Amino acid sequence: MKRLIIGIGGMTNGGKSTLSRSLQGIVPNSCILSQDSFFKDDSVVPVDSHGFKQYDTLDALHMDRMMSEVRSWVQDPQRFMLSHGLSVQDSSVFALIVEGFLIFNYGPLNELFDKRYFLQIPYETCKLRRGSRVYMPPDPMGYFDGHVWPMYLKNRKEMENMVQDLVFLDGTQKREDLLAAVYKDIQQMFTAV
Ligand SMILES: Nc1ncnc2c1ncn2[C@@H]1O[C@H](COP(=O)(O)OP(=O)(O)OP(=O)(O)O)[C@@H](O)[C@H]1O
Ligand SMILES: NC(=O)c1ccc[n+]([C@@H]2O[C@H](CO)[C@@H](O)[C@H]2O)c1
Repeated sequence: MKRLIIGIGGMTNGGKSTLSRSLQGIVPNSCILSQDSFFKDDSVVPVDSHGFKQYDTLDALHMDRMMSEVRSWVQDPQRFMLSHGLSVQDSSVFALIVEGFLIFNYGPLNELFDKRYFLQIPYETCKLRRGSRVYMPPDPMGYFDGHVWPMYLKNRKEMENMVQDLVFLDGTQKREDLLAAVYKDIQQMFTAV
């Protein structure tokens, strides 16, 4: 049995969840693991000198728990899918789509990817899209420029020092064009097995 682990990383609001969900819809025996499901409880996330909660860092995430889930999939993809309520088709290839804003910054996870995509969008687009979303807890006033964007720049620099083979995607492209490009790429990996 062949197992493929696809990383859909990228900036906040780059379109990771959207692309991952579309991919899962057309890639047989695939399932999604979202880094956002592993945020620590608000009560343990520290605050900086401006009063901003430090969410945009690996320290705010239960990466140990996320790794356990990945390992559980690697051990038995079929059992993993069935236990998550997903149906399994007759195929020798299984795919895990891991999506999140800091998936390539965490070494033990980064080393497991067969393919790494990074969705990027300009500052203005990012700020606009983020402003139309409601997080839990909601972003306080000034959070984007005071925490989210500076942390993105820091995390990105760190990622680029660690990871070489990223495929950058323009997150302002049409959803269907992004899906088609990634699907084509992935299909080649499936047929190469
Ligand atoms: N290709 C696209 N073109 C225009 N808008 C898009 C595109 N993809 C996603 N969006 C929109 O951008 C917003 C963010 O998308 P999505 O939730 O997929 O991003 P994300 O990277 O998972 O965000 P985050 O992880 O920060 O929550 C949503 O409102 C979504 O509808
Ligand atoms: N999901 C959460 O618990 C949560 C809480 C507060 C902020 N966020 C934001 O999610 C983004 C990553 O998708 C980061 O930019 C966080 O600020 C998430």
